[in-house]
Amino acid sequence: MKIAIIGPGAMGLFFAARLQESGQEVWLLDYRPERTAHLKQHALRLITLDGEDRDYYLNVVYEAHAIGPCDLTLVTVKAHQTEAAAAQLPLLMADGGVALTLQNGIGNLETMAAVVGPERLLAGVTTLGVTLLEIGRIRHAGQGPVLIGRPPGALVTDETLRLIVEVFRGAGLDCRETADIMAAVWDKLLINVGINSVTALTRLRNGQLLIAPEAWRVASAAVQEAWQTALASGVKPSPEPLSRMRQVCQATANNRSSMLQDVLAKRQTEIDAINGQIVRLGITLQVATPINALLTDLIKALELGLVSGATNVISE
Ligand SMILES: NC(=O)C1=CN([C@@H]2O[C@H](COP(=O)(O)OP(=O)(O)OC[C@H]3O[C@@H](n4cnc5c(N)ncnc54)[C@H](OP(=O)(O)O)[C@@H]3O)[C@@H](O)[C@H]2O)C=CC1
Ligand SMILES: CC(C)(CO)C(=O)C(=O)O
Repeated sequence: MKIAIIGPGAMGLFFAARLQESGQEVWLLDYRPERTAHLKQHALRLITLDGEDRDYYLNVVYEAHAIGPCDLTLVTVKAHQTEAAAAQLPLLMADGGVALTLQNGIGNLETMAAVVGPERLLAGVTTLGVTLLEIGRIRHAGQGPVLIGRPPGALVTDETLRLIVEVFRGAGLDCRETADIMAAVWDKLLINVGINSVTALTRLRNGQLLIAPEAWRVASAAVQEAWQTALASGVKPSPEPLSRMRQVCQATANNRSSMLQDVLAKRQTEIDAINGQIVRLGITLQVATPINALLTDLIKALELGLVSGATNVISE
């Protein structure tokens, strides 16, 4: 299968390495010429779960027309980068080709559908963890399944969906087809709604949320609001989101959430696709979401200082 992957970050590099190793034709699309040159010249180093180093030479380009039409295009950029990534889809998707988002949060599918329509889109969700250590160096940090399914409006055939699942399995990944991908997307979203912004604001590691009652109270309240929003929108996530959040905090106790990592690295966060989407949906569906609104505002204010450099109004 010819596969394009938009976004040579933690996820994109990981899937590129594993899929190429399993015999697929993989092309990574970057948008930064210097990084593309580096990735072309140097092997990607993947540190496996067992601590082994593996090197991969990948096909990396920064212009979509150099790749041409593909059977499958993976979108592995951060949520605020989806619009620019989606603009490349018409060049990358063959007739009958499919695009699959493996991103966190919600809203990415809609952004992609605005460019290519919903018919040839698939959604995926994964709890595997990959850390970008530096350009071209990643660590596989946690095992987890990849669930793939047809979101509303998708007309991807059973045969194509099964073929894609098989391609991921062939790469040694625990990949499964799911009949209700939106429930799976929301299951992950509910966890991110509780953990990400609260850890980013408090700088606590995931496990520390369990021993900080004030932080846990805020995270739980955000999840309760999101749960009500999911139900009002007709989605049916798995029950007991708070006990699932507790389990994730235990299982990833020593992790810094991706949003905390973004804040520490002074990068824009995915707040708009996580708590921000709960607020937007809450307005439409008339569900009160004051805690999510507050968390979104606080993270946006934090980002303003970090990303634009609007700090240091008061100098020492
Ligand atoms: N890492 C993980 O363990 C997991 C991540 N996810 C989700 O997967 C998504 C990707 O995460 P992750 O890989 O960690 O993120 P990264 O920031 O590591 O990777 C995204 C990459 O895409 C690049 N990019 C941005 N815009 C474009 C574009 N227009 N064309 C080509 N490349 C582009 C970015 O460049 P630049 O460096 O310039 O920003 C960056 O290299 C997120 O939604 C995340 O929440 C889900 C589960 C696990
Ligand atoms: C599951 C969790 C919270 C793990 O850190 C995550 O998905 C993230 O950090 O974005």
